[in-house]
Amino acid sequence: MKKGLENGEKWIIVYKHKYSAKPDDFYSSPEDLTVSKGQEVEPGSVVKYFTVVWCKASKKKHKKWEGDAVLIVNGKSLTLKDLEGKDIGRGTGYKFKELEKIEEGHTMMIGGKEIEVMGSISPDDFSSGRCFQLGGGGPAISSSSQAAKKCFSNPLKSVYKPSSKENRQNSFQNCKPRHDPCAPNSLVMPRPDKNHQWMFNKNCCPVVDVVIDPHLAYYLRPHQKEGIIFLYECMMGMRVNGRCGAILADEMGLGKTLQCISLLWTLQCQGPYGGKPIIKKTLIVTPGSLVNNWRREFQKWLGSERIKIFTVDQDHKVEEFIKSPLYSVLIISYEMLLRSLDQIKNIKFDLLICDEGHRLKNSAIKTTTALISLACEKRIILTGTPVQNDLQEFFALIDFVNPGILGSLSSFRKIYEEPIIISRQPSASKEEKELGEKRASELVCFTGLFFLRRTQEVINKYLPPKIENVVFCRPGALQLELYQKLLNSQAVRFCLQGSLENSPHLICIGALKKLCNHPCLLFNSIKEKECSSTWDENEESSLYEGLLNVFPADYNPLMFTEKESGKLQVLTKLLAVIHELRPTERVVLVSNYTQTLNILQEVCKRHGYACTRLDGQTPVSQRQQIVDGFNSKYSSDFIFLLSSKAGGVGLNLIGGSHLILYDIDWNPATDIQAMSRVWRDGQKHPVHIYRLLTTGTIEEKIYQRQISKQGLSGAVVDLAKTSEHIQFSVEELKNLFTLHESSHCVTHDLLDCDCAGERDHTGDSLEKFPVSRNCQLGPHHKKSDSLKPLSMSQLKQWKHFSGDHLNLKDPFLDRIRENVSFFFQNITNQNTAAL
Ligand SMILES: Nc1ncnc2c1ncn2[C@@H]1O[C@H](COP(=O)(O)OP(=O)(O)OP(=O)(O)O)[C@@H](O)[C@H]1O
Ligand SMILES: [Mg+2]
Repeated sequence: MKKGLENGEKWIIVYKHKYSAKPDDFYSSPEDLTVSKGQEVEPGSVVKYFTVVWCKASKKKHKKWEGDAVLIVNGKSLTLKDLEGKDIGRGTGYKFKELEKIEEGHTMMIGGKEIEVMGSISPDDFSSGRCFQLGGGGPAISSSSQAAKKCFSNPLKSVYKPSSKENRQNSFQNCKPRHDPCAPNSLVMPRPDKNHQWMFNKNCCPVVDVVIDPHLAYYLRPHQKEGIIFLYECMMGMRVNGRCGAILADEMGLGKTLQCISLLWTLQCQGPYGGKPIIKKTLIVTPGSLVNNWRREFQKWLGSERIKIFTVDQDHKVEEFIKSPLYSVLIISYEMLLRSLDQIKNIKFDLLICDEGHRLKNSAIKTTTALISLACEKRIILTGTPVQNDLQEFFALIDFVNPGILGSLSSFRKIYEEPIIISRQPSASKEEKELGEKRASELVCFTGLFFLRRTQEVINKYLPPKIENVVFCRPGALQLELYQKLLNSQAVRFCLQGSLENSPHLICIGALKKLCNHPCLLFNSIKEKECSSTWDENEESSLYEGLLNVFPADYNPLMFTEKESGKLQVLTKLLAVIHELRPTERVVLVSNYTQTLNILQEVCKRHGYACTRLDGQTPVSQRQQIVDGFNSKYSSDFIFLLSSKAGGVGLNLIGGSHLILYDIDWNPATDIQAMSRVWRDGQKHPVHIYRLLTTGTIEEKIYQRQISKQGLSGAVVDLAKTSEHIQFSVEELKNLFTLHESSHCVTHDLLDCDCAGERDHTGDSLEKFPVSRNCQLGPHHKKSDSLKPLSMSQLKQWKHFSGDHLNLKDPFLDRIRENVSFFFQNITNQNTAAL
């Protein structure tokens, strides 16, 4: 439909000019290109595609075309699809001869509509979606997306307005680059091309090199330099014309903060046209626990003189930021943002950065709607969590940074999600597979213009070695007796009969996990229950029946001993050997439970280890101080007690080089998050990670689930997933509620390994990293992803040995072997520094 150009459409035409011949050419094509099951290709016939215009059938001489469409000619059948992907007409029984004649200018009737053919489309252009731009010429963005209509944006307009003569003169005075672009190691941003200049440099200011402050460039890693160029191009609308959004999804610890700080500092001081800055004010929204981390990073990289940043907390309100002209950056938590939304809306921000922005994947939540309501067009989402596992969530993030660019959600689902998902099903036909792959590849190609993800590998060479250990600890005698009793309880039997209403299985699982951590935790629960008024009324009491008799008559939970818990025994020995062999190094000790942290804290006290603690109850305002204290070389703390749920994301705990995961979570992402707190840039020592599991118990089962197909499938790498979201079959529960007393390591038994755990063994017959994939976007991101949980076959490749192994070279493992039935060990970066 060749309509007159309206505001929102101009840029589409320009875009086509610019990218006309490249694969990135692809633009949002909201047209439905799904080959649905009901529309299979007629055998032996050639399928042809045409762009057409259509209107309702009428006898009028001068037709008023109502829209663009795509005509699919398959044998004797015709299908007409509108640009939203819906079938709008079908016809069968046409004569071959008539269909053979179809060419430009040809008119015909389909299902009450008259059409005129505008041109033909190659099958390739049809399956990729490119045809719709070329042929349609209409809105490349769904007309239903209001945001899309508004989105013609001038990336420079916010600050740079050299409209008057005076202005222009001022800007010309400043037309030298701020830093020397020819200096060795200088990092110069790409110059805007002719098109960009034509669009955004109407006043013909001299084009000036934008050069990253050498003070920053000196420290930047190569991947960070690339990342900054990427962000710069996105923000300037140089990658997708007129679009200023980006998603930086680098894996954890790659320095997304520094990349943003470098970008922000550059845009705030410089610009390509006459040197005029691109932005004035920036809003950074981040989880509460990271507000001060951002402040620290600004201070670390830019000092306190160059830039004035304002962090919002109880004592520092947004009003203060508004009143003072000093500050150019506002850092606020997501929670505070909601509370101060009205004021924030009134401030003109030129750049919006959303840290840990995967939370915006749900467009229905308040935070997302609040942020969408901000007028700022330059938007960056930072996330270390994979976001391509669920295409709808992926869509929400893309739509947040570049509103409407993928069309409406409904058309996105039709064009991409449906064919991609259909193509992954085992029953998919060859055509469906091809179409799904093509769509996935087009989507990756297009979104790749403003979506960047690098994996940990790019930084590995700067990091010290990492020695990961999975340690299977023998349960104590009291633990075993209690465990058996719990499994024989009425409540567990009830679950195994399939009566899962009221989730009694969750209570049973909870009790077993507590017992694995320490019997005194179970004791406390029983006592608590006994005192409560609901005793005798529910499953929990039937679970605890008779258990108190197993404890010694004078059992005092406050006087708990280490030998009552296999893991605690291992832990204390481990702490002692670290303290002895590495007196200057420190330990991060992680648990998911506050009560367990209390026990661990008590253990520290008993042994005279100084410790600090961060859990859900730690006020947000104190968190950074605690982290900084621990990371400081002057810290006297030997141990950092961390609740992984409370403090997992984003924290840097490089002061510690030993990390012990005391318990295991259903969601591998929680554990992976915790583990990557210490192995990150700035770490000076080899990193030792110990994951403690109680042999033969539910902890092993949870671990197996983490690394099995079941655990790997679906979007498990999602911190929001908890055990309540997991569905168990009765079969699975039977397995969970079984104790394997005689095995050294049930996990090893399951690996089908022939080594019997008697010697060093590294499986070698397996192909390297046969990772099963989560990413819905198919083969284009096949690189190994260190965020992804380990798989069973990868674990088999780890070095492994039983606790009886005579010649343990690792002095740490050697010290704990007495209480350990089995070890798995893997070393990454063995050669980057001496162990
Ligand atoms: N080029 C560099 N040289 C030295 N240290 C660096 C460099 N880049 C980043 N760092 C440090 O690495 C640590 C990790 O960086 P940062 O917190 O930005 O990671 P991230 O990508 O945001 O990870 P996460 O997803 O976990 O939040 C920080 O302490 C940071 O100061
Ligand atoms: Mg971060």
